Amino acid sequence: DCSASDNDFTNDPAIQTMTFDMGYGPQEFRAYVEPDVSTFYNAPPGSKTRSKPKHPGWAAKFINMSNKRVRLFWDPRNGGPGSPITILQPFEAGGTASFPRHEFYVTPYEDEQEILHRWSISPPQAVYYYDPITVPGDEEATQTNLDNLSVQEFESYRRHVDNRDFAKHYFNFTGREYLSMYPRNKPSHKIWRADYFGQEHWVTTRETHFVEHPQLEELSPIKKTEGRKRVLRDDEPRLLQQYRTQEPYLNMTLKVLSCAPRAFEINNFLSQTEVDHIMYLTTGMELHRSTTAGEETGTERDQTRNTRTSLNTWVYREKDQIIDTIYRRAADLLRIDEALMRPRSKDEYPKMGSKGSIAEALQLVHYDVGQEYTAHHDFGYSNMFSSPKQPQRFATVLLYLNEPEEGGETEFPRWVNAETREGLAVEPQIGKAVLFYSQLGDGNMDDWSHHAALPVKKGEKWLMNLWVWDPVYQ
Ligand SMILES: O=C(O)CCC(=O)C(=O)O
Ligand SMILES: [Fe+2]
Repeated sequence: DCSASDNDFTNDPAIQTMTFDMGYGPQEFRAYVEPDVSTFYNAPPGSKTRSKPKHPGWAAKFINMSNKRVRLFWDPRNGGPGSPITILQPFEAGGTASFPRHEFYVTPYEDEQEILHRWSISPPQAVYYYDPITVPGDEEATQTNLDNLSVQEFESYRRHVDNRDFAKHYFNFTGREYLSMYPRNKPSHKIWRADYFGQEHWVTTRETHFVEHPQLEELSPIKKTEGRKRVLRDDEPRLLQQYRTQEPYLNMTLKVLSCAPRAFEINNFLSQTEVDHIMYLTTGMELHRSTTAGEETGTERDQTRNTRTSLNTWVYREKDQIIDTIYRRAADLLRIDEALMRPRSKDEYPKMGSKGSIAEALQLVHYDVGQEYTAHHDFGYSNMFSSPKQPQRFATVLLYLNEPEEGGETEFPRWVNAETREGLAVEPQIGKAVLFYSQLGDGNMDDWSHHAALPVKKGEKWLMNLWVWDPVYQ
């Protein structure tokens, strides 16, 4: 069980003990505190200054502390109508990535014209509360509101008051807003350390790294019901291992690109054969294209491709042995048991409360010239009461399938550094993977994991997302 026990949480210098009191006596919380930026350069403490990112974006989370459903709108402030963001259920939350001075408001579910509350986004605040129960300075009115709640509603409200209280302590201690709902467990899956730029973690994987394409007859879909039968013991051959390199292992190097957010690059994670296979599966493209980056702008290629492409196509792990192998390799990379990334038998991880994979299917994304994906978070905001474990996206593995001629970088506009106000732009390289975490080691969501796909300026871009959830996928 590597994923539950392999978190070197206790030695992580970014994790510190916060003591606080919410009226129940002193309590401890192991909080993520962003280290001094100097340490990201292995430089003496205090010798470097953190640059203020040029990108002004910020998370915006809205918590409905009422027993009524409300509608959340963004106000474009151009005289036009508000644009609906989401519906906030009683005592639940939602949000989006936003910018300073942007305005949001909530209305009753039944009446979109009546504005109940309005906010202007003002970083570093990221969490905004709609609380019609507590009337500041009026205990009597507050008491009347509380009296009108059912026992269950009162309990939900009380938990939100605690959450808001905790968030204050957390902000004072860490300088960050708490974007989960207190209490939330810390991630149960491993987070690689990212102590300084260029730090490397070396991981070997025994899973096949395909350098030659199997015959199509050798590939077949895998049954989702096989569960434990899919375990490959150490003394068993890997899948279709006759198509691997001479080497019995593949060495994968995770290199730290960014310490906050934690982002890593892994060159040659996918082989050219595997990239070709994915393109064949998802776009109907010919196998064994003899193309390299740069010489592939001919019309022939355009014909072989476009027919079956769409903006996003999902490829399941069970599609065939090559895709299954890519998941097994990704599991090794993340130091998460591959069993967690597929449907499990009853006796595998019985305590997890879920038999489902924590990984999503691979999502293929295609960008044409001018297309982009503006800065966003991969995590969302969990419902506190309908899903108490607060499952959320945890790690993203980006797999680059080609190289646009110009543009198309993945950008982390808010990475912490001491050199530039510009974002960190990662260039797509065929077969390269980028891993980053949307969660911090203390169970908070990482606002700094904000990222964008910059516009493709010339050529096109093909990429796959592999999303892994914590603690379960919901
Ligand atoms: O295309 C990229 O580089 C990033 C894609 C992304 O962030 C997403 O699809 O969520
Ligand atoms: Fe994303």
